[in-house]
Amino acid sequence: MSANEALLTLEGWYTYHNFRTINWEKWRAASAEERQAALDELNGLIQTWEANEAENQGSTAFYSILGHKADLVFMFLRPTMQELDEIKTAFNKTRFASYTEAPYSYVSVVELSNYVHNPGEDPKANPHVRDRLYPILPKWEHICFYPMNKKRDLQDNWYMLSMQERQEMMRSHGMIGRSYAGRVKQIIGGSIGFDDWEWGVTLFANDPLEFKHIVYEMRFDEVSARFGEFGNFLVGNVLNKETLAKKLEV
Ligand code: VOV
Repeated sequence: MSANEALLTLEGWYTYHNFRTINWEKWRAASAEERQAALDELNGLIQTWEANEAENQGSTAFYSILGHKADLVFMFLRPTMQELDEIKTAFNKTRFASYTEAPYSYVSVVELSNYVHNPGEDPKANPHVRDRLYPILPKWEHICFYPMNKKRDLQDNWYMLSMQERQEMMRSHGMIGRSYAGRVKQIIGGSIGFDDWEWGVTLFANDPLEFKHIVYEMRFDEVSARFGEFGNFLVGNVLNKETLAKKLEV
């Protein structure tokens, strides 16, 4: 094995998942005028996110999260970390934020690992590559998010495998992934140095069973079976301004 077989990675937009729980007791106790003012202010912010996406300067999606880990997730992609920080601060200053808690967040950067590439080509000049580095979030019916690592045990250490071994396993992974084309869209966020895990995986599908099927199928594939370590899974249903307002009716 050569001493430096670190992989070249390509990075695109920075990503921030802002998970929120709603303090329903506090929200219910607020006056109807206060709730309306909070909603109007939140809608104003959503309009700025929509304008940003229309100008291709980022992308935003928000979902209603199932289970007790969170009630909502706002997912942001932006060209710089500064913009993500401004978004966080602007959200936290809203009235609506004061009726919520923040149980979890995740920071990463959209990443393509260059395992499968055409030698001699400038990957960032390739429109397919650009579409994947700077993706517009699809707003499909469902989202699934989970963080993951590749194992670093003495027996099974991903980072001590040769480039060829890793390439072969990633080729097999890519082939399984491609069999879900049009049904599952994945955004892989690289988070080494940014957050607690090595990657944040965000999947979108119109049928939530696709998440169960793809994750299960990948567990049998060597790269996930031997090396995949996973954090909490969160799953949700798409929201827009209208359905968010409906969810917040009391
Ligand atoms: C829609 C499904 C889908 C498709 C098409 C797909 C394809 C591909 C390709 C071709 C490549 C390599 C080149 C690149 O493009 O980066 C990757 C890379 C990666 N993947 Fe993937 N993946 C999918 C889906 C998919 C899922 C469901 C998971 C979670 C794994 C699981 O067990 O739960 C995952 C993870 C990753 C990761 C963490 C990486 C980076 C690994 C590294 O070591 O750098 N991925 N992936």
